[in-house]
Amino acid sequence: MFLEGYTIVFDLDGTLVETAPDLHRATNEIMRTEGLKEVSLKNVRAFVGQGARALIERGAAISGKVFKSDKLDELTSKFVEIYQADIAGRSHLFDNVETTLDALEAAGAQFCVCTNKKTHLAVRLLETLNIAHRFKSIVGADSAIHAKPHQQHYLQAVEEAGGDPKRSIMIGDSHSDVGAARNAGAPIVLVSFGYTDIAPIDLNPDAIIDDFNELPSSLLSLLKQVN
Ligand SMILES: O=C(O)COP(=O)(O)O
Ligand SMILES: [Mg+2]
Repeated sequence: MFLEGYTIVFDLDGTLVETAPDLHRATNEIMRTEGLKEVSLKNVRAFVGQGARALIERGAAISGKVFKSDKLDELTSKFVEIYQADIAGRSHLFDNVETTLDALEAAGAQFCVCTNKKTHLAVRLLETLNIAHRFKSIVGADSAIHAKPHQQHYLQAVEEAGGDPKRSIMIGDSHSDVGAARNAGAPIVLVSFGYTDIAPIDLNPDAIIDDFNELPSSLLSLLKQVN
């Protein structure tokens, strides 16, 4: 039971769930209605991680377009409507997520989600994928006072799960996740298959995994180093 009393904090997009195809579809519906260039899937994968507003802003920047704040608010609401209408159309859990949660739970861990998605979208996505019940808390950016990379978002997710921040570990894919964990004084493991415009190795995480089935042994060696 090497994870007894530990809370594992998961990022959502690009870490637990491959959401890029559905985010790509919604992004390009917005780009088309605004007469802007379509954004490639590769770019969407690089732009996810700081919420829908940032995704639209970065997508529009490819066409040299800068929206005013009010317009960005309006487009973000439209994006959310389009996205949530078919939230898991093409999205799916990454390989071995469920069996890994089983293994970590058997080792004593509990789980929560800390995402820069809006909370209601995160809950809806995880419910649609029949996995929401495995997380003690699901905290989106709009439920936090300060979103990732601020530690407040991370600490809120741990607290709402009834966990102890000193016995918590973040699993993520981007600089927001590394920032939130580091600011909270928690270890951070990055997945190599997620959404980031900076290579995982350059984000200096404590460990990198290429597949979820590597996570239990990665956490075991990480905790040996820390303790
Ligand atoms: O950018 C988003 O919408 C959310 O991204 P995250 O789940 O990786 O925090
Ligand atoms: Mg992510």
